[in-house]
Amino acid sequence: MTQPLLCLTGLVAGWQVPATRPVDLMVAAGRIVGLTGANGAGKSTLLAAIAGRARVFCGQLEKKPDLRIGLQTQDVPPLSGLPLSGRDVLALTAASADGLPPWLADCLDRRLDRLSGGQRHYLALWAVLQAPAELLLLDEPTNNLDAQGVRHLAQALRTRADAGCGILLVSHDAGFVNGVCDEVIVVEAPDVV
Ligand SMILES: Nc1ncnc2c1ncn2[C@@H]1O[C@H](COP(=O)(O)OP(=O)(O)OP(=O)(O)O)[C@@H](O)[C@H]1O
Repeated sequence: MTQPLLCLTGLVAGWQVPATRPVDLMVAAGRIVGLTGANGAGKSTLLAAIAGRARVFCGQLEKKPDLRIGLQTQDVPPLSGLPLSGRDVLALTAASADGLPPWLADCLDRRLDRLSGGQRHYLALWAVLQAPAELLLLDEPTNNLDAQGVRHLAQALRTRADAGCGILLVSHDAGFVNGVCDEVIVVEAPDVV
C-alpha cells in the first residue's frame, strides 16, 4: 500500500482557542481529498495547522518526513500592488506557462492590476500547482473561476495527482468537489461555547 503523505487522527486545530472538532483523515500520493462543511467549521484552520501556521491542540498530525508542501490560501497575492506582469510572476515562481488556458495565456504580459479577479486568482493558483511539492493544500481554488476555469482546474489537479502528488482541498463548490475528489470529508462545526 502507498505510504500516506499525511495522516490526521483526532486532530483539533485552532488559533488562540480550538476551532475544529477532532478530525481524522489521510492523504496518499496520487489522491485528491476534499473538505467541505459549513462556514466557520474550521476547514481553513485545518490547512493552516498542516502547513504549520495554526496550532494543534490535541490529536496527531503525522507527515511523511521532509514532506514538501504547497499552500494556496484565500489571501490576495501580496504582489498585486507591484508593477509586475503575469509573466513576471511565473518567472519569479519558476512556473511554466505551458498548459495555461488561452484566456490566461493571452494576457500574461499585462500588469497584475490590469487582470481580472479570476485571471489573477488562477495565475497565483497555477504557480502553486507547479511548485515542486508532494502535497498541495488548496483553499477554495475555484473562487472567481467561471465554468471553463473550473474545468481546466479539475484537469490540472488530476494531472498533478496522476504524477504522484497528494492534494487536500477545501471547497464549497459541490459539483467541483464531487467531480474531482477521490474522497470527500464533511467537517462538522465545533460546538459554540
Ligand atoms: N488567523 C486567525 N486567527 C484567529 N482565529 C481565526 C483565524 N482564522 C480563522 N479563525 C477562526 O477560526 C474559526 C474557523 O475558521 P475557518 O476560516 O477555519 O473556517 P472555514 O470552515 O474555513 O470557513 P469558511 O467556509 O467560511 O471559509 C472561525 O471561528 C474563525 O473566526
